[in-house]
Amino acid sequence: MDCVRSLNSISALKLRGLDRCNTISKSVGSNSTNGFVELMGTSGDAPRKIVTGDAGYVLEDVPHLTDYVADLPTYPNPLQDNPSYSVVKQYFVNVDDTVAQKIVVHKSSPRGRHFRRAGPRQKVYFESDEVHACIVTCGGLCPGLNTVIREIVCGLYHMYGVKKVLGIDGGYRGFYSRNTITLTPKVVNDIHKRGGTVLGTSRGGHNTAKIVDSIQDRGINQVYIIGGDGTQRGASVIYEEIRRRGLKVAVAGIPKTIDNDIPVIDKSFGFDTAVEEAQRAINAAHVESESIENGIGLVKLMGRDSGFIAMHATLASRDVDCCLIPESPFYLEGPGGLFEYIEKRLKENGHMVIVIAEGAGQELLSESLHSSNQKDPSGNKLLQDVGLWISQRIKDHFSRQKKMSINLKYIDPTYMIRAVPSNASDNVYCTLLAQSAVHGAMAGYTGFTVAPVNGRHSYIPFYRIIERQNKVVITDRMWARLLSSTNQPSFMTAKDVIEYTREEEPPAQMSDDNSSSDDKLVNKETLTG
Ligand SMILES: Nc1ncnc2c1ncn2[C@@H]1O[C@H](COP(=O)(O)OP(=O)(O)OP(=O)(O)O)[C@@H](O)[C@H]1O
Ligand SMILES: O=P(O)(O)OC[C@H]1O[C@](O)(CO)[C@@H](O)[C@@H]1O
Ligand SMILES: [Mg+2]
Repeated sequence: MDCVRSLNSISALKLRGLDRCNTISKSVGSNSTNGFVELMGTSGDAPRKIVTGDAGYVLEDVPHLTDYVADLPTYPNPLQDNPSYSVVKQYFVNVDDTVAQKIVVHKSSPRGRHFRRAGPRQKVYFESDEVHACIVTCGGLCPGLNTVIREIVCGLYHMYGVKKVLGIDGGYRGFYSRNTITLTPKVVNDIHKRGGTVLGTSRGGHNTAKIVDSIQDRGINQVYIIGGDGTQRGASVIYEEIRRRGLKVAVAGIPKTIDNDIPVIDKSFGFDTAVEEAQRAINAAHVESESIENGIGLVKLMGRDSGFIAMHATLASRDVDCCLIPESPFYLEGPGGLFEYIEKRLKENGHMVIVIAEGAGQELLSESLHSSNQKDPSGNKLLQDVGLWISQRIKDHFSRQKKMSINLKYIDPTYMIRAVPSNASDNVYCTLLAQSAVHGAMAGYTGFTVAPVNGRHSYIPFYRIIERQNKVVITDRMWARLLSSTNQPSFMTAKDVIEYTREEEPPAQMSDDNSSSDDKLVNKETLTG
């Protein structure tokens, strides 16, 4: 019997219990206070709501306020009387709709992991004048932050008639150390045309108890948290504390990071804008290098642990001869090394362009420079400047060798790329994200991150987002495409590839090979369920 087909929604699960559903036993205990089983994580982390059905179907559901607050009343969704939306046939999302994580399947493939589809529900758990929302932005800048802020405010006002929205000033610490900013559609009207975040941002300063005290004291009942992997970790513990205190407060995460290092989701907002903006720097490097004998244009792009911007900017440009990313180790000297390749390329073409992600080659740097082990206030390792270092190493090599004199121009556009406003397609993407977050919170869902999975906006439980980082898979077709476009050496022996394949967990998205280990996990879990 397929649980999900036979039971309408989680409310139905509550009514009928989970007796006919398989549940996945990752648990050390369960909570059945409201008549349905919830699985606890292994180390006090958020409870997991996992439902299985026929043919290996797994729904990794998100929490709902009714999971821990009793007798919550519901209200008709005000959108049904909204002239802009009432004309849409089937505007409301069916409560049973879920989105498949894996869409490339074989005849015998299990149906695999699913997430709850995002969108407006027929019934909501907040009255318009009861809602007191707040928005906070944390971590590094990213194109589109202001668009998301604008669209949350406008979505709450125009779709749900909500009039009380606060901006938290300066990231998580702003909850307890700064004044708030009143946000109205008028205040946010033009902000999407500006880069940065009108709310300010910060790293560090996550004091869960103080943040939740502030939420409680101010009477806030919807919290919209925009930020990267660290921010979503912070959002997860805020949700857990809110739940522990039994508050009717919905916590919604909106994933932000130009590094695109958040797993499961198709891609993060601002990423397209960053790749587009990087083209300007690569073009400049190309123009500079081809205008001078043995010219080398070297561009450093962001990407602390994940080289997505560098990879996509390289593929888009076609002027790049070598792309170096954190996921693909490289070496400088000897046969098959970078210096040999540079010499070959300059002899063939007279110029070349190198793109390097800021996290690439850090192990080489720490061999030759003193590794500092410094961290930023959030605990992220502070990187040494690989662009400056590699520029110097290339210059030293060719001047020592005396065979060839080179002209190297180093361009570091990193902060310029992040500080621009989002482009048109990111603006549309940010709008959908913001609206999906608002629909989810109004419908009483909580403890979720909203994002597209295979093009469909979904509510994804925090634990799935924060368990690992999304990285470029260098045994995937996309990286092979890059290697064939640049003609650079792979810097890897067959033995390295075997070892890499053994160690790495390929991500499910932005990869060209969907045979992700996530699916193996689902199969394993389904078997244990
Ligand atoms: N494990 C954690 N628990 C609670 N809060 C956290 C945790 N990790 C990070 N945070 C908080 O989240 C905020 C942002 O984290 P961080 O600086 O790592 O940026 P991020 O959200 O990962 O964005 P990006 O790395 O893309 O700039 C900080 O205020 C930090 O204190
Ligand atoms: O703003 P900061 O603290 O200099 O951080 C820079 C980091 O932020 C990121 O842009 C991620 O947001 C990374 O690519 C980069 O390493
Ligand atoms: Mg981060």
